[in-house]
Amino acid sequence: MTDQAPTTSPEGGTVTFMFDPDEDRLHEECGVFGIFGHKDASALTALGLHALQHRGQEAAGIVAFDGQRFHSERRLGLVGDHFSSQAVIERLQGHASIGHVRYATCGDTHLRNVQPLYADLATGGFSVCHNGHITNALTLRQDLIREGAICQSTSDTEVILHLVAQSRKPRFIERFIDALRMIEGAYSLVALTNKKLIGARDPLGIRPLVLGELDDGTPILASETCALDIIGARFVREVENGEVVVITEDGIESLRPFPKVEPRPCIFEYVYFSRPDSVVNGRSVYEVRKKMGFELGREAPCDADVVIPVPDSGVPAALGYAYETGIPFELGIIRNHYVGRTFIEPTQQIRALGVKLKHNANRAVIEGKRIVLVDDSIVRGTTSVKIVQMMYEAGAREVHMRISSPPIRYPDFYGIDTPEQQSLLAATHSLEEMREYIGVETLAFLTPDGIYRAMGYDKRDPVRPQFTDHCFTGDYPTPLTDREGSRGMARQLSLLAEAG
Ligand SMILES: O=P(O)(O)OC[C@H]1O[C@H](OP(=O)(O)OP(=O)(O)O)[C@H](O)[C@@H]1O
Ligand SMILES: NC(=O)CC[C@H](N)C(=O)O
Ligand SMILES: [Mg+2]
Repeated sequence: MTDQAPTTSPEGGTVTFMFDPDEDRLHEECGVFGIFGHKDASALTALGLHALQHRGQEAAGIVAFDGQRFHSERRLGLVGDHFSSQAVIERLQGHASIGHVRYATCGDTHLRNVQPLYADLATGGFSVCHNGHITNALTLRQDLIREGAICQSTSDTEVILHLVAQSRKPRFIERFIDALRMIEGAYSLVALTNKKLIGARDPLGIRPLVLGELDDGTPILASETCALDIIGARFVREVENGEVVVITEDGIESLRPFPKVEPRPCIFEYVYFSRPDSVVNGRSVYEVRKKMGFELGREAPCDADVVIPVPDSGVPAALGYAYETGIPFELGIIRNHYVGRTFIEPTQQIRALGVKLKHNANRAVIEGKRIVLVDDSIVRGTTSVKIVQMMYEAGAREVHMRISSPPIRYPDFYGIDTPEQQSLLAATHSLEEMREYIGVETLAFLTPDGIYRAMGYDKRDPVRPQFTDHCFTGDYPTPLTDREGSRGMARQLSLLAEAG
């Protein structure tokens, strides 16, 4: 979201500090990483972030602690562009470090919002990285500012710093937990203090977070296991929903500050966000995606000559679909790997351009064929429209489309931030209207029960769904205080306009 122009409240001129929840921007995820007790902490963090680059491409940052000082380097852009030089890594001295790749859910893509955020507290230095979105951050921010807090960013994550600072508890970890008790929504946090590396996951475990270790026992926290693989680290376990892990020189302590509930991780991590080589909540993302395609093949077979995946994220589902239907699998679309994910480009124009730059038809396997395209999801429909047109231009006789997840009808408020509801194709179009819009002979989506079968369940439990699946169902598992609150929806976070 943007740091918008000033508004005044109807009561009489007071500037309010809220956001526009209906703003039409598409954001994605973030990736977090942390390591404690290693002489190459920052270099390993940079590598970990490189493996997590798919989770956020707007900005990256690392904070390291050398025993005396915290060293911070935060940049707009990709990890490789800023954190691959020896000079930068040498500046980030220390045995412990944390890092972040960002795609904003709250606060513009300005340097002041780039994580890790840092504050000097009464208890010492405190730096934090966050994947997710705090759904009452703006309400909390309003209260904090009224009580005298001076916000330095417009990011939802900053409220955590203020809440820790204002807690009256004597020990740091108690203050940190006090802060967690105040925030709602989704958070996988990695934080660093003078003495501790901390990992925390929200009570439902909406966003992923894993614990790993190097051969010498150095502990690591990361959003996904692919960030462990890149540095040769071993997966130890998930940080569990509602768990806080505290890593010090004395070892790892696990705290459970919340009443125990069953986890409800976000199902969309499996559909699209996580890397297929990651294991998320004990499941291989690749295997799950293949099963989604397999279930789709059962539910919606097709009379076609060839199955063609929409690369990249549609590939495993297309394999599963081809396996189940017996239709040959071919790479009919070749992807240029030097273009970022279209799903997370900031404007519709760039997204449209990105799709064209990104995919090309492989005429050799398309011409004269009846093809069935398999993709993992339709958001606005931009990708589908372009690809279908490309298939016809390359000589396809018939084009069918199958989507390995249910229609996305509801926006996300937990770190993905799909566009406003009216920009979601499935929110405004019936299946037949979507088919017509995309320009295919037939169109089918996986059913909600189908996706749960792919996850290893008989069906979705309607009373207590096993996953957070609000994008498909509108069933939001936490309060959406900022959105639904009685304080109105004012539009401003900061009066300060900054260049990039
Ligand atoms: O309907 P749309 O608004 O076009 O968005 C949906 C598309 O975006 C995603 O892919 P993306 O191109 O972002 O990334 P990928 O290369 O990892 O599949 C998703 O896999 C769909 O293909
Ligand atoms: N996508 C995310 O997880 C973003 C984290 C945080 N809400 C931010 O905007 O910086
Ligand atoms: Mg895709």
